[in-house]
Amino acid sequence: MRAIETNSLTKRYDTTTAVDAVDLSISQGTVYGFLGPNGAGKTTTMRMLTGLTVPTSGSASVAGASITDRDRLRPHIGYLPEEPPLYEQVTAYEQLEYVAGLRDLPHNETQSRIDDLLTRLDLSPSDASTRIADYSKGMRQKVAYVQAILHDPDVVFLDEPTSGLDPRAARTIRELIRELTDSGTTVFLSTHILPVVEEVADTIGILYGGELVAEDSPEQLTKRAETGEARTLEEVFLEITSTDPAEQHSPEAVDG
Ligand SMILES: Nc1ncnc2c1ncn2[C@@H]1O[C@H](COP(=O)(O)OP(=O)(O)OP(=O)(O)O)[C@@H](O)[C@H]1O
Repeated sequence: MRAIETNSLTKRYDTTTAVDAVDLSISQGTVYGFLGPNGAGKTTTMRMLTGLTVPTSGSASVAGASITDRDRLRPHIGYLPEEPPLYEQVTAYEQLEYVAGLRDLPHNETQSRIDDLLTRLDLSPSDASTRIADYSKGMRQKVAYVQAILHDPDVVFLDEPTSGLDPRAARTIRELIRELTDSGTTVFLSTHILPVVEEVADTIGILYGGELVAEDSPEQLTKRAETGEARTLEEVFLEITSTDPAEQHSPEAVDG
């Protein structure tokens, strides 16, 4: 079974085709780095794969569950959206305990998992007992990250997970991503921070105008086809997503 499989996944809004016939086949226990310029369709893809938006056409399964079967899908997935939904009037502990309760997680185990994750992310017990309304952006991001992985999902979708984090916390997130895949979890990671993708991704997919225009390992993607010489991921990204036809790279890496 593939962790994520999509067949011609498409989403249209009136005249905009946000996601255009995307085919993905992602192995379990790997990190898939999902790149693309603003408006490329990354969030729309993630919203479809997490059951939050219904595709216009095409199909997809995540951890063996069809994305249209939300009840089956939900226990298998975690999602850290770009703007995470948190209750302002509760503390981090209360927020996370509430989410654990919704997911029927065993109390004692969950408590120690919450403590462990918050400690690793440098969120002190005193911070975790403070109302989320008084948190900085980075503190919110830490709570939202813990919320996304608390139930040990099979597939985690992370949209800009290091956004607003200080360097130490950002490094911890990268370590946690590796630990997730070591335990068999699949991570679908969307970010504009290319060094993060380059460091953690097993495969990189580049979306442009709703289409998957390149897909390969970081090593292959950055290797110049003709000479084997290495380029930076940034150079490859800019070339593939250039609006100037003279600069544009042909999308030969897809299904290649
Ligand atoms: N609810 C909506 N109604 C109409 N158009 C939408 C809607 N959601 C997204 N779009 C359009 O779909 C396209 C893809 O948007 P999406 O948010 O998926 O891009 P993105 O790759 O996540 O961008 P960013 O990197 O800026 O977050 C854009 O043209 C956007 O305007």
